[in-house]
Amino acid sequence: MTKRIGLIGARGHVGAELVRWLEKHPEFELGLAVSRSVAGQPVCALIPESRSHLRFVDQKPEAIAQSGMDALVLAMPNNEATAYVAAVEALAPDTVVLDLSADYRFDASWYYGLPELTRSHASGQRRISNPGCYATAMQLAVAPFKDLLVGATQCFGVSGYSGAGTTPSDRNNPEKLRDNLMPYSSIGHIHEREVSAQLGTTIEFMPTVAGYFRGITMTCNLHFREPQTLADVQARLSNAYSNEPLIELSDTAPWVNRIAGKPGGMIGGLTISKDGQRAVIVSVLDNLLKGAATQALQNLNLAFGLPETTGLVA
Ligand SMILES: NC(=O)C1=CN([C@@H]2O[C@H](COP(=O)(O)OP(=O)(O)OC[C@H]3O[C@@H](n4cnc5c(N)ncnc54)[C@H](OP(=O)(O)O)[C@@H]3O)[C@@H](O)[C@H]2O)C=CC1
Ligand SMILES: CC(=O)N[C@@H](CCC(=O)OP(=O)(O)O)C(=O)O
Repeated sequence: MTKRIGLIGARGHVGAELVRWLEKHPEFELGLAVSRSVAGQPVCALIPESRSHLRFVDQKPEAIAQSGMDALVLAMPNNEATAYVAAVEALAPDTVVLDLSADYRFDASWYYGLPELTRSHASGQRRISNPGCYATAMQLAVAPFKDLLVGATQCFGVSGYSGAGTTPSDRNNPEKLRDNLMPYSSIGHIHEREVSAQLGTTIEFMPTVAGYFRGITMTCNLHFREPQTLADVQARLSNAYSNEPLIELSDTAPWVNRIAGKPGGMIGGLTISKDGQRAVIVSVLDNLLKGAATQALQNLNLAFGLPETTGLVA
């Protein structure tokens, strides 16, 4: 039976992507679209790709919890999720909850859903924390090598400005970003902590936002305990991902404009130093998709026992 999905924060950048991708999903349908600022307006008026007859509604957590949805997706800024989670726990605890913010990424009682790396624990999970966008790009690139690493791994990330959401700021202001780059949070970004915790290795992450809309390029600088050959590190990458339907490997460094609008990521451009103790690898993904909405759908597919890529690949 079709699963009904309720979206809170449905008019935001990620919420709108989820509305679009739910349209193409054969087993899920949008059942509730919550937004305070556009309540009353038809979903299809704001999101033209949508054929939904729903209107956005402004509802309190208790009403949302009792709306009969099979899953609720929280697509709000950080520090807003707890009231919704508490209402679900109290009123409809069997509902699947997927949170896109950072609020539960460090909570061991929630499943951290980066399917390519964590799907062995996905079965039966009802509380799912979706990884950060940069954090997904870093982990996909670094994870295959984590037992080889010594010292810190440096990751330099460049994001399109949709990563900064819709609340106006310098970081999503196309005028201020024109012919410009804005480095920020060069030490202590939350995704630095997220990836260090998930991979059990020290990550030094330096983000920058650029003047285009969507997509992340992550360049990762790895230091190895023992010298490696290019063939060995390439084999690790290929063992990790050659059977992954949403990950494409490339010999050359992947370009972000080739992944924009696509549900998966690309990893490539693997180069190694002459002494074999340093390698650089590049990953790209669409922050709104593999960094958020399509990764959320992978996780929801697994939560409902569907093939993981249902609705994501032709
Ligand atoms: N943008 C990205 O690339 C990525 C974002 N994320 C995470 O996903 C979440 C959503 O991001 P994004 O779509 O960019 O954000 P947006 O700013 O584009 O949208 C946020 C949405 O949440 C609603 N909202 C804001 N505050 C509240 C509140 N207190 N109560 C209820 N609803 C609220 C908004 O307003 P309204 O009620 O008016 O509709 C809006 O619909 C964030 O946690 C973000 O960190 C994760 C990975 C990538
Ligand atoms: C360009 C830009 O500002 N990007 C956002 C990434 C948002 C995101 O994915 O983060 P959470 O889900 O962890 O909040 C940032 O650096 O905060």
